[in-house]
Amino acid sequence: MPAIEGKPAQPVANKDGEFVFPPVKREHILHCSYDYWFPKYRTSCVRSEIIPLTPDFVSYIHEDGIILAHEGSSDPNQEEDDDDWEPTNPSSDFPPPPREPDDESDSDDEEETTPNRLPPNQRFPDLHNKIESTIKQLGGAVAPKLNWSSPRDATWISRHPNTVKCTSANDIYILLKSSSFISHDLNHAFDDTVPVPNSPPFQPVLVLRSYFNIHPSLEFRCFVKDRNLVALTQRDPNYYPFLRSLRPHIISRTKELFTKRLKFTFPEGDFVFDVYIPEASYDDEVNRLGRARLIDINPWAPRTDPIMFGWDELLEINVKRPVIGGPLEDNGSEGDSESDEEEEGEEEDQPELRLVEKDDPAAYNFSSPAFSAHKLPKEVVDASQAGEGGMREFAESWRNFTQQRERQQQQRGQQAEQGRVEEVPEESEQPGGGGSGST
Ligand SMILES: Nc1ncnc2c1ncn2[C@@H]1O[C@H](COP(=O)(O)OP(=O)(O)OP(=O)(O)O)[C@@H](O)[C@H]1O
Repeated sequence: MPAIEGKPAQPVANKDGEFVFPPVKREHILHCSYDYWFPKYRTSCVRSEIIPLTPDFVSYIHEDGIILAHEGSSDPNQEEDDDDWEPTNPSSDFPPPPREPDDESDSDDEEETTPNRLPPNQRFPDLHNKIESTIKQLGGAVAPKLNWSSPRDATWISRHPNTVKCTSANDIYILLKSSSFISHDLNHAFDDTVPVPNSPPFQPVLVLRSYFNIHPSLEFRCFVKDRNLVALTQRDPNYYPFLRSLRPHIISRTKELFTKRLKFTFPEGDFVFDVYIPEASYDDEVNRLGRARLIDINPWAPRTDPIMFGWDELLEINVKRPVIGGPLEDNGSEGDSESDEEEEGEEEDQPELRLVEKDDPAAYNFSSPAFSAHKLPKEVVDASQAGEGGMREFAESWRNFTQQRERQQQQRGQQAEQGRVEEVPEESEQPGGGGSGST
């Protein structure tokens, strides 16, 4: 096998003996972009479509204020006569974009004909129509993201509260424009990275994934070092009692996905991937969980939240059987592969799976990015920042929020224990079937 290309630089110990991450290669970040890996692994993913974004769309996302498309019409000619435009709900609640100081015009007509004041369906009609038609094609509801991040910090503003669910292009625009994670993807994805000669250019894309009701308890983050699966952690840091009995199933389903699809085909030896493992869709005592679905691939870098691990712990894990070699071609098959044969008869290290235990201080850990201010409902954050009296309101809002959260958690636990299964919208096993994933 060829030497590993594009392998992230290994951490080195500083003078205090602490591990320090050297800069990550730009190429490593590009390999974790959805449009890079999705076409390779589509049959293990949620049904998705990838739409390349144009510069005018990116400018729109960057601008202050939110101007939405006229709902119910995508014909730009029809819009030209509509000089009495009012944004439809929910945009009517948003303030208009600030006027330029030297803008003497106060005519709505003039404002509407200025290119950057046009609603999206007039400003980038092809792209707008493509987004609308893709939502329909994916079943009417999607979870959007850009190359690396979803706008999960902006769900408080959504018409579908506290979810990334979008049923229209306008829903998507609101989330994308309100999210700091999305701005980071567009402006800072390559911060502190080392350029590599002939590295491909960055093409911003909009990823639309068919939306389904995900149980956060069954989402896991998985760490790969030297092509070995070394660690797994719950993504949602709440206590779910039923997960304990599912431990062996969680590990075996994740290893199955890793060994059959990712281990030898991802171009990097070190990376992080996220999975969703639904309950088995049939009454099966042996396999209490269904096949693991690949949700995301993240850089092996400090910017990826290690959740219940620390990066120092992950960096210090010694891999007993490091695999030195570059990627092999992935033939898209879910069946036996060379890598399965290699595993047979050989004792392997089991990855460590961390689950939140009852009364675990890791649950509701406020230092974790998952619970930083952007994840809280806006009124809670606002109340916490208000002056006198603010703390009382904050305490009340916070109590309501935590009670509501506990109720949701109990409901999810009951659903999972009763084996209520929501089917995961999948890509077709046939090459070319399902979503096109065109780039
Ligand atoms: N198809 C889907 N339907 C419903 N919810 C989804 C879907 N895909 C993802 N989600 C939810 O959105 C969350 C964020 O998705 P994703 O992991 O792709 O975003 P991210 O920004 O890359 O997250 P992170 O920064 O933690 O890596 C997931 O944890 C999951 O709860």
